[in-house]
Amino acid sequence: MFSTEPVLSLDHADIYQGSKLILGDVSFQINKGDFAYLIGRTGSGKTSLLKTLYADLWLQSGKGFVAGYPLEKLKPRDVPFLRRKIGIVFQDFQLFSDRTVEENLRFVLKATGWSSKAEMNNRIADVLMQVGLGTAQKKMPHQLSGGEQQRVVVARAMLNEPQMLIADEPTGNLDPAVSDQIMKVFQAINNAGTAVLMATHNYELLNKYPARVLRCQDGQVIELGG
Ligand SMILES: Nc1ncnc2c1ncn2[C@@H]1O[C@H](COP(=O)(O)OP(=O)(O)OP(=O)(O)O)[C@@H](O)[C@H]1O
Repeated sequence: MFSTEPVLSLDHADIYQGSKLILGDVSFQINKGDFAYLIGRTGSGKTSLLKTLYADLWLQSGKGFVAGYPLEKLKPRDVPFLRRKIGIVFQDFQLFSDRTVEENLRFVLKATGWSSKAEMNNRIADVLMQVGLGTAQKKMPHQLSGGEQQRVVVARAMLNEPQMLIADEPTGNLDPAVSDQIMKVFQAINNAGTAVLMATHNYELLNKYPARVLRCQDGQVIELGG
């Protein structure tokens, strides 16, 4: 159904925190439409790997390619453009607590170059609909549950129609029923063609929503069953 165009590829990449090698010789590819989990013990390097993909850590050796950008040749001025092509979701909901849902989303659109009020309103309505929160526009974050806030964060990550969603423990603070809702949102996003790479400790989700599994272990990334 989807082409096998890679949205992410790492080729003999070394992932460092400062001068400390965290993961060595990492090679894998994620194609448009793929869903992959990233698992591994605490401290095994999941977050460091994800940070390298959105250029919070620089790729110092090996090659990397994310949404059309070569990581090893990336210039600081490219970083905001790279990040527009990927949506990023963390465990802690980082919404502005003093702004409505709509204002939170509009802030990101303006910061990423949108100017037409009508187009911004349409896009905000679309992404909120996509995460099942079509009526939450005027609400303040504190009026929403944790799961709803996380869905707003996912909606925010989808504003610029990213090629890939990168999520670091997106269900970490949520109870199982609410984690299920987030997973269903991710699946719908994935079915619509956006690749998803999700770091998680939640093995129940892996069983319930099977997909590719990459594991960080002993300084390496291995594909399970691959
Ligand atoms: N800012 C930093 N400076 C130096 N070392 C760091 C930094 N952040 C993380 N590390 C180290 O990098 C290693 C990998 O950490 P990382 O956060 O990537 O693991 P993780 O698999 O995401 O863990 P968790 O599941 O607990 O989030 C650890 O040894 C950690 O101590």
